[in-house]
Amino acid sequence: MAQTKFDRQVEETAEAVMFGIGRFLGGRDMDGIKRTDATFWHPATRVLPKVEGRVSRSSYRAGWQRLTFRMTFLSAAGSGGWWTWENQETAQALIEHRDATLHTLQTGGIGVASAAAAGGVAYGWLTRERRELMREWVVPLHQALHRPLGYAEQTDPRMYLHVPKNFSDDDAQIRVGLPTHLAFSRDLVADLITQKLALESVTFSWHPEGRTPYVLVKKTRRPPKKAAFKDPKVRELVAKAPESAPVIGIGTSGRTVSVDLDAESPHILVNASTGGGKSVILRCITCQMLHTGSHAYILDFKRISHPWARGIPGVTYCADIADIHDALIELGMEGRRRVRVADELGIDAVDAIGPRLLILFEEVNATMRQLARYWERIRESGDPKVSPAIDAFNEVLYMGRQVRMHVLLVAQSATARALGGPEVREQFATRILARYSLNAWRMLAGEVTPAPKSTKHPGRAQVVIGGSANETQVLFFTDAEAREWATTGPPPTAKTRPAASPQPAPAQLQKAADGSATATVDDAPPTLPTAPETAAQPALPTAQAPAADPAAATPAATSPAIPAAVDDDQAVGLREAHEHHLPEITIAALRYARANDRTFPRPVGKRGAELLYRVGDLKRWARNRPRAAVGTTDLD
Ligand SMILES: Nc1ncnc2c1ncn2[C@@H]1O[C@H](COP(=O)(O)OP(=O)(O)OP(=O)(O)O)[C@@H](O)[C@H]1O
Repeated sequence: MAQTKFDRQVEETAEAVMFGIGRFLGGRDMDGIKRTDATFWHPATRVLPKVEGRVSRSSYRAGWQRLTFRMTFLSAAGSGGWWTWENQETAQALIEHRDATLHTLQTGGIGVASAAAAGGVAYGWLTRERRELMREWVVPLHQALHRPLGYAEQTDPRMYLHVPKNFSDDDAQIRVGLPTHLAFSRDLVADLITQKLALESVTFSWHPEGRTPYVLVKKTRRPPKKAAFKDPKVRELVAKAPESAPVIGIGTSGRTVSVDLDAESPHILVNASTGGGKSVILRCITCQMLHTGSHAYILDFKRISHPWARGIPGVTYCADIADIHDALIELGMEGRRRVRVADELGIDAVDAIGPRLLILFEEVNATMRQLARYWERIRESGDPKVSPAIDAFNEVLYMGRQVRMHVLLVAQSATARALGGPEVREQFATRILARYSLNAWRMLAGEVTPAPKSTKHPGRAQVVIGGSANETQVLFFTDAEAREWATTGPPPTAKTRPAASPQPAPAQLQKAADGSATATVDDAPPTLPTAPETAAQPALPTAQAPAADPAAATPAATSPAIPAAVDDDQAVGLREAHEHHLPEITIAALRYARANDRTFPRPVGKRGAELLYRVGDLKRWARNRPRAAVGTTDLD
């Protein structure tokens, strides 16, 4: 008997229902398309060939997992229906009092929406690192790997690429799931993984056996976990380092990482987010340079970054913005003098050029802003618009290695704008980056791609020199060790202006017979500050450098100190200093500082038993003290 149309429809529907129930219970996709290699007991590892379109994450789950989810959902829906049936009266009352119900739902809705929004923001914040990991590393790796491994492009990368968040850490392991057919080139896959994850010195251990083959990637030759100066081997390494090449740290396979300031890069830029080890890096480089006889200018607007260096012979510590301004102008002049000497006597006339000068410029972003504002405040009509201190700084950067002046610049974010233009940034051929963001890497070391992933390992940095990045464990000096090392080298030598210098200094601070400071002219050689903190340091190459406050020695340094220059040269006892010049500091505090603060000025004379101090020296000491500065010219 022939089937009627109705019979056929019934049959087809029954068949569809049967298949539907089968797929439901089997945990399959309900449309019947098999998209992944998931089975009832095992989750999927890959998308099947020829599958088109997006594959949802649920398609990767094992059948039993999907069945559990479906049953739970059905029971929840069933319970809701059951409750409504059981509580018909309540439901009816809710419908009858529609307005009140709606009002309650609205109020509740706002609460729920706010909670959801707050939850969403918190979730977004907590998962931002994971999202960045996916976007910057895992997805690009998948795009490179899926074809060589024979996986469909739609395969969810998380299903076979197990890349931990801190995959560049020393003990991190990366696991890549492999296809069971093993028909791929190991060399190619290894190469792609190394390149796409910017890995250095890793080993691959292949596990082809069984139904879930995989490869494990681990770091092998990594820098040491620590490189403490107290370790005798490290100390020996530092002691052997050439004068022009302080050791920065230890790289992979125990390689010494250093930068030759004469041969490679006269200036160094250090970029790290807070807590990234900037102070430790600077301490390491500065104390080594002091050890070998360099002089250092520490321009520390934060005031407290390098307590270990205060009062060390050869160190000029400027914490007050007026002093930073003056110091930069002096350094500009010193640079010009050195260029002239190098020009006349040749760059080998090291003695005539003068000792190596390290200019440690802390927190460049904030300091540059403050220098500009300070100049805005003190500039008079007819003065240039741009701060002469910033000009002088840029000038020093461009002077090159022959003048033996080296800038060590520190920034949390060394944007071109903060430094005064991209070309200024180019002067730093060596860049040390620690705890950096991808943006910072692209900005500062864009020539090295892909960017190695930043690690949170304390003291671990990337030292980028000449277009290649070297993972380095930075040497760790404690404050006491840095101080000890800085002060135990050859003593900073006093150099004198070379006799052959054809021109006497066209301008220099002259002392009139009455002792007052007079004319300074452009291009003057420096009378480097014999400020409180440099009292023990010999003046740099210059003639009759009197113990003058730098503020008084520089033409553009129209700082507030200048009108008081005559006053500043007076010699006074501590009581008089307190009464007339530093009323904010008690006499007891002055006495305490004299006894305990190694940066307290040296006396310049005696009246009976009373020691006398130069007023300018006392004021400068007060401005640059680590604690809240008295008479500070800070602008905030
Ligand atoms: N090379 C290193 N070896 C061992 N530990 C280190 C090293 N560098 C930094 N650290 C650790 O990290 C801490 C923070 O370092 P540091 O004070 O230099 O960071 P910073 O970038 O100057 O911080 P901030 O921006 O807050 O001034 C140190 O106290 C130290 O414990």
